[in-house]
Amino acid sequence: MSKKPVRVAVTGAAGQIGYALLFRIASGEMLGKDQPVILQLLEIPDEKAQNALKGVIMELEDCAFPLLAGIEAHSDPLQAFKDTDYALLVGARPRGPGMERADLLAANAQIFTAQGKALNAVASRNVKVLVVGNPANTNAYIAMKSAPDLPAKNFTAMLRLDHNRAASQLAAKAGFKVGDIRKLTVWGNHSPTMYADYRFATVDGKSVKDAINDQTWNKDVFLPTVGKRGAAIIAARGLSSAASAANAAIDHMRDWALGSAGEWVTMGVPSNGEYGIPAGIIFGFPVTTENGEYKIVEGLEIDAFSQECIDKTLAELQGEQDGVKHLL
Ligand SMILES: NC(=O)c1ccc[n+]([C@@H]2O[C@H](COP(=O)([O-])OP(=O)(O)OC[C@H]3O[C@@H](n4cnc5c(N)ncnc54)[C@H](O)[C@@H]3O)[C@@H](O)[C@H]2O)c1
Ligand SMILES: O=C(O)C[C@H](O)C(=O)O
Repeated sequence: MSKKPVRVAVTGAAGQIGYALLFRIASGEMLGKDQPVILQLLEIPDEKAQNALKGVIMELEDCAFPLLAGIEAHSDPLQAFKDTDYALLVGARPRGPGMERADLLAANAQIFTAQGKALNAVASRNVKVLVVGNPANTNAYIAMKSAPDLPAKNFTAMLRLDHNRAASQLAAKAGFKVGDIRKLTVWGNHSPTMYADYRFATVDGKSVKDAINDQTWNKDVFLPTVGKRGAAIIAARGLSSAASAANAAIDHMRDWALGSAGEWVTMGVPSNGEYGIPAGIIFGFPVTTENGEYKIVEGLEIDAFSQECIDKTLAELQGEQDGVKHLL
């Protein structure tokens, strides 16, 4: 018997990540090749954006995806999030000329407060939320705080792009196949302060750290390369990463919904105090996933260098949180 369709809301659906994401969700790459989906798409109430969204919907129709059980276009989050089982919050206010970080935080705080409230009011009580729009951790924090009737653990931020970037850099450095790397993680904020940590990583059971054995490369090449990869893509393309960001969103949601089969993946999730991160901060952690739930990997040793890196990214997140607390 075929499965009942699930509802997947995507915001910023006419943007560049939306364009790289929707077709893959509709083809079953996110929730499985046997799971029908209804797409509930949100764009701003602006003629150009709504027209662009219509064009994307025409293209989705033209793909004749067998798993696509319905498509809706909305400009009101209360309609877009109605009964939704999954919400991918991609749409956000980009930084404009002369805009300070505090202005960006404030502009996005408004969007994510409204969207959190809308999720709280109308989404499925089990909705799984992934925030992609930047600053992703703080936007997820704002949405979570604005949705007090939903479980806080259901609000997550995307660190998977950083995780995938780190895996790819390690594979290139040591000649590994990227798919063979296990137990890699990225701690903290989706920003250049994130700490990509391969101290526990293995390939075929052997230590990646021992194979590389080069702390200078770790500190001076690997961490800055992964941390500044987003800026390097903007410099090269004139636009921020889109296909790789959409791919990471698919990976994040697929693993959360369908399980990681014991493997570590990185998700930005609300801390419960693990590793000394204050409760409620949305922080990149190593997790395993099973039966639609994630579990933070606990008990890892944090050496002095790692603690310094974790403290730095935590301080940045706490600064962002302080910058929006008067708005919550
Ligand atoms: N977390 C990550 O790893 C990661 C990676 C890449 C990009 N990003 C972020 O993702 C966001 C989207 O990137 P993009 O390249 O698709 O941008 P884009 O400008 O191409 O598209 C964003 C879309 O969101 C829409 N939008 C804006 N406010 C909205 C709202 N309140 N409700 C619904 N839609 C809204 C816009 O109209 C636009 O169509 C940006 O904030 C970007 O910085 C995050
Ligand atoms: O770096 C950015 O501003 C875009 C995005 O968050 C990325 O990591 O590619």
